[in-house]
Amino acid sequence: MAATAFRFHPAAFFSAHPGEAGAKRPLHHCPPHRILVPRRACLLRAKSSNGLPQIGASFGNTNEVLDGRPAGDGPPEQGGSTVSITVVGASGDLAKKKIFPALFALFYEDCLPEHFTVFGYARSKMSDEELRTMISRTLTCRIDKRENCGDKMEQFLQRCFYQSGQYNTEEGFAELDRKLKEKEEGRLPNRLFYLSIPPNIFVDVVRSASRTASSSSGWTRFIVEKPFGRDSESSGELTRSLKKYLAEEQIFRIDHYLGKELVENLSVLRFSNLVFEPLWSRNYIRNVQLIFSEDFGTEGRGGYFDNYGIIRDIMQNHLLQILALFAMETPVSLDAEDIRNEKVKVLRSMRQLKLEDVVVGQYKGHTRGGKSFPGYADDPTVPKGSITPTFAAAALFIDNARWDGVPFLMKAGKALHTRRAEIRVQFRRVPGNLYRRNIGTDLDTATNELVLRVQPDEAIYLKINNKVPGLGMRLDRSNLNLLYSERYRREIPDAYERLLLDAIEGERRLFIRSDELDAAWGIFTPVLRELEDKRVAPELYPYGSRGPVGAHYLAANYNVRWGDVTGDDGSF
Ligand SMILES: NC(=O)C1=CN([C@@H]2O[C@H](COP(=O)(O)OP(=O)(O)OC[C@H]3O[C@@H](n4cnc5c(N)ncnc54)[C@H](OP(=O)(O)O)[C@@H]3O)[C@@H](O)[C@H]2O)C=CC1
Ligand SMILES: O=C1O[C@H](COP(=O)(O)O)[C@@H](O)[C@H](O)[C@H]1O
Repeated sequence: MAATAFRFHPAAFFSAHPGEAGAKRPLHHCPPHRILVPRRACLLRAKSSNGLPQIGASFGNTNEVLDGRPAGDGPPEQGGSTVSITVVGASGDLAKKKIFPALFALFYEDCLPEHFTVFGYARSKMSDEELRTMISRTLTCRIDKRENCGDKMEQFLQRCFYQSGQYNTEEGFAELDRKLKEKEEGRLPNRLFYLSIPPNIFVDVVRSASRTASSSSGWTRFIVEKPFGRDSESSGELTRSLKKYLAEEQIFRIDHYLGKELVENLSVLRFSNLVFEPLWSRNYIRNVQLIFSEDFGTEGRGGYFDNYGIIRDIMQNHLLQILALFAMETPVSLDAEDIRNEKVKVLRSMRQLKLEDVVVGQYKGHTRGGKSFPGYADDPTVPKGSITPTFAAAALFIDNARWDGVPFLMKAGKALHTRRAEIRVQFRRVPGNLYRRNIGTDLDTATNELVLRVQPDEAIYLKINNKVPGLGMRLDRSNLNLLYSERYRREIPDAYERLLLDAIEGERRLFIRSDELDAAWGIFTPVLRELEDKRVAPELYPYGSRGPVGAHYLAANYNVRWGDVTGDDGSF
């Protein structure tokens, strides 16, 4: 099998960074606490991404309930356990782009158990060999001097199989079950299904797969992709339908932004640095901005997107999840339930978003440098006259003691001038600033700002005021900058790698619980309905621009300036 698309990063193999323990240690092995060893004795020592032991919750028996009995209540396993990962919708975009590459990366880093099998499942007809060829086109190796990368790909591909079948009948899944049993070879079988399919068939698949292809004695888990409904009602309906066939513990609702390195680091930054936590409230923080932009349109996904729009696609999930982590109170522990309890509390303290606090936009065609970029409405998969927003800005509020009156501004858009996701925290001005004469009349330009750049070029930087060296007294703004690519020579794992590994380990911290989802929809549903009922026309903005000017007026209503507009050096 030809292994294609190698991605080598010289100097990434060994860390020579003084700050990293064990310089000259290969960096790209799975961290010791995440290696899944298919022996029970070792499982009890395994830890998950929260750094806590996953006692009995990982690879072997679990407390999950299946068909009214504990999932691990079967006959004792012989020869250890195994995990079978079935990617439902294997022929699709997400599976090819993200899921198979992430599984390979985990295998490559020795993070997958010794005994595992990957199955692709979809309606398309394919042989095992054709699936392997399809997958091999998207696999990449991260690091240099890994002479066995091609071998590793080959070994991985040999563990990949395909089953064709319908989504709404049981025959295909029954056949899958038969093949899975063959591969499991008497080991304790654990099964993970990744639903990489359009949402209208989630329930069909869960019904058929849970009835016919659940593990007889190990755990069975389903990773469900967004969108989780379109509003409170449809989301509630989806949850109820899924729960007819699955226990909540079996449902892993994925929000891949929770798997991103900088989002993971948000809690570390907050809760393990004394300098930040005391400032983390309305007393010192003037506003918080959550910004997402892409420099490409809906190309090819217009059919899906038009039914959802940017508020549902990005704000209600990715940005709101970040907001919850940013604003929650200190959890009792790093346990999934403790963290999710705090997230739910903060989400339930949020005000429902009002129409006057929202600006919507849609990109239009634009020609630049002789090149034409199509408008959203030019996409043949988008219905004529669509008013679906591809851009939105919103001002949200948390009515609790910590955040009363602090605007949380969100901005998300497609086909903008840049690709970026970041969290900006603007602090209040220094009261009675001694240096105000040196700053000028606009004291707001001299406030501190903490930026967590989620992507690209992951970084955390803090804008401070300092004196320009010399005999005079001139102030300057500088960045205290933690740029990941300079600080760490390792390549940052893709979010899907972390999330898949967590799902295999039974770690739910980074997955959305149903009450979180209800609370999240509760904030956005009324305004989504109003936008649609009133057919609010989006402000058009040219492809590749900075988006509608309305976003600036919205921010100005709360005396806020978008931090991504002023530039990072921000000198006076
Ligand atoms: N693509 C992305 O970047 C992202 C996707 N997601 C979510 O992940 C899931 C999968 O996305 P993606 O891979 O883009 O989806 P696709 O549209 O590529 O669909 C995946 C597979 O599902 C089957 N399928 C497609 N449409 C239908 C239909 N109407 N009825 C029955 N089967 C159908 C097809 O397989 P076959 O015909 O062979 O059965 C297809 O290969 C979705 O829920 C999406 O919202 C989330 C984040 C990003
Ligand atoms: O969930 C989604 O996310 C992607 C952006 O993900 P990223 O990891 O590339 O930033 C977005 O393009 C897509 O519309 C949305 O459904």
